Amino acid sequence: MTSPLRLGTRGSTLALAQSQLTADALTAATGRPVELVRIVTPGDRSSAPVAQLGVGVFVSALRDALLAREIDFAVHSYKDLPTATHPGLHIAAVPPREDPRDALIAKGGQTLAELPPGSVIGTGAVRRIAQLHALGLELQVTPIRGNIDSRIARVHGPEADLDAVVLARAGVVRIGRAADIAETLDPMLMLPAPAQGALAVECRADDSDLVELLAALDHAPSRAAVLAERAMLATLEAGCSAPVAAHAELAEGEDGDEIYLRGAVISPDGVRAIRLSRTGTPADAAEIGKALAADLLDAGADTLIGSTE
Ligand SMILES: NCc1[nH]cc(CCC(=O)O)c1CC(=O)O
Repeated sequence: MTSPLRLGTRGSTLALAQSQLTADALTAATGRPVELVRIVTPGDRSSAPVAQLGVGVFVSALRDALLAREIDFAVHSYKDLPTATHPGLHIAAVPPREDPRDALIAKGGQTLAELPPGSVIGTGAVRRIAQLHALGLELQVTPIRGNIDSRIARVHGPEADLDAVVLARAGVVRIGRAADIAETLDPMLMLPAPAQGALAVECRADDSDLVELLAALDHAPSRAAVLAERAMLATLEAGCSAPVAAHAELAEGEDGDEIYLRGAVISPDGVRAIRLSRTGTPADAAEIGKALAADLLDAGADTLIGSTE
């Protein structure tokens, strides 16, 4: 009998769902048992709003537990990871990505086009706020925080006080609330956050047996898409402070696979946006992302002022 691998997880519904999904996939692929180890983070103990603490506190607590050898691996929402690599740790797998698009949850199942002018929509991310303003639908956008269930409860439930909320479709699906989605937003209207919908499976870099084992979960097209989107983000972080959005698609071209990367930098009021795209081969994913960021900066992305939430 091999002892179970210890998968460290936060206690939120989304974190538990993502961790259990990954544990089951690993056991199915390799036969190794996995046990979930609950990590209580300073963010879980604090009553301060998450937007103030930043998702970084959750990531740090899991990474500290990894480096302290209290757990063997962890599963993160990839979009919550800082773009810099962490010394001593390794992303051993990027499992098949969920749909990266954003989703609208609205009263009476209304779509964006059906929401009357003046409707109040809640969302926390400056990227979503900016793109909602850019639609010119006279929607009122209000910042909200909290976990996915509590955001959905702002629309559906006894305490409902908003007409709609915008969330990552992947998170809503993973916690089993897909039926509440009124509309999945076309990336032409709402370009997703870099790496949205993707997971990162992380372990210690020197744990070579586990690095090899976790590779069974890796999905090369998902990894390439995320690599392109985050390479773009990393380059832009150094040169601009406005909200950034990115979406990479992989398609079979005439001469093999092709990656199509779209990127946007939007002023927080939605008035100005720079949107560009690039194509290339998945093997050059990082280079495509860097080149697209350079194109965006050349087009004036650095002149769009924003906050880096
Ligand atoms: N910022 C919080 C966060 N981190 C990951 C997800 C959803 C799942 C994902 O994108 O993988 C969410 C919630 C949201 O943005 O609606």
